[in-house]
Amino acid sequence: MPETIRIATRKSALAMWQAEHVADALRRLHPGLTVEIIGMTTRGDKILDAPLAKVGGKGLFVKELEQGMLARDADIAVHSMKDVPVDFPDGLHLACILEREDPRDAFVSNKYAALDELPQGACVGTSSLRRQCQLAVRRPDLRIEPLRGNVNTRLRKLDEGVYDAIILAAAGLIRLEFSERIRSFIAPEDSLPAIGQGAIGIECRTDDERVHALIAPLHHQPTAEQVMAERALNAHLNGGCQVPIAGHAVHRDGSLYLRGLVGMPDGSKIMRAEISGPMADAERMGREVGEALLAQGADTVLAALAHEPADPAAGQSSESASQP
Ligand SMILES: NCc1[nH]cc(CCC(=O)O)c1CC(=O)O
Repeated sequence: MPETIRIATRKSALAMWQAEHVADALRRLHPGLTVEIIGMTTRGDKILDAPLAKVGGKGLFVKELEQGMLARDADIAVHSMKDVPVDFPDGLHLACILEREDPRDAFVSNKYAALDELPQGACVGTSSLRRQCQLAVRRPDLRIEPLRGNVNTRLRKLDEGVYDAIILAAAGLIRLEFSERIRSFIAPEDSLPAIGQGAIGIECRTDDERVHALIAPLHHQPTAEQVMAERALNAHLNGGCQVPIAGHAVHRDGSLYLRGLVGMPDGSKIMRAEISGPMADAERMGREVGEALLAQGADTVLAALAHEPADPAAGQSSESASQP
């Protein structure tokens, strides 16, 4: 009997693209291997438009995939690292991280070429608190309006003329062949990306040696170091998803350089910290940037937002809410 591996994925266009991407790579690596893709609907997909979509946070988009692997209906799950919670259920872990796509946020508009060209009071669509906060700091004059749905939906809403511009992850646009819609890339100084943005991770059963061997060649160590540092920062801040947290690491001159940020969604407060160090210290660096942000008062921001009642009008405003 030919060897088989089953991939669990959400059914959105981007999730499917990512699963196909992993499937193709596995088929190339292992001729003769049968790769099956199992599309699943997660709770996050079902309650997309419900006001209570806030409940459950990031786990909303991965839980069903994890149950599928634990029940042995699937062997691996392919995720956008941006949407993967800090902790994994017993029996599952993150086994490999693929080479990162462009991690920056992208400026998309049918009228303007860049953030700086937007006229006073222009309307920008985004439901990410992280993007909202940094936009408000940079351009307090802008009107920021909620924008939800998957990548295709958000582009359609822009085309309907509701917004002057929208902000999306460049990676999703590039993967779905919407690169030409990117008018400009927003520098990390102006919109520090989300933790894990642009990276794809593979989760599987911790004890599944067969699957580990099959997927190991897909691992990209530099990306893994960057994402590990970013996720350690998130974990140190107790990574809720209802707060504007950004974290972005790059390799520079042989070291790892990590920047982090926490702020109020309206831009009234913003704290930044950064660190450079050896790759092997990725996790410690994440914790230290987290600690530096806490020392500047990030804890009061996090506490203030934790007590804020869910705002039904804004819908789920976590990073994952913007629907991969
Ligand atoms: N928030 C949902 C989400 N999760 C991953 C991506 C894009 C791809 C990636 O970051 O790998 C997106 C879309 C977006 O934010 O525009």
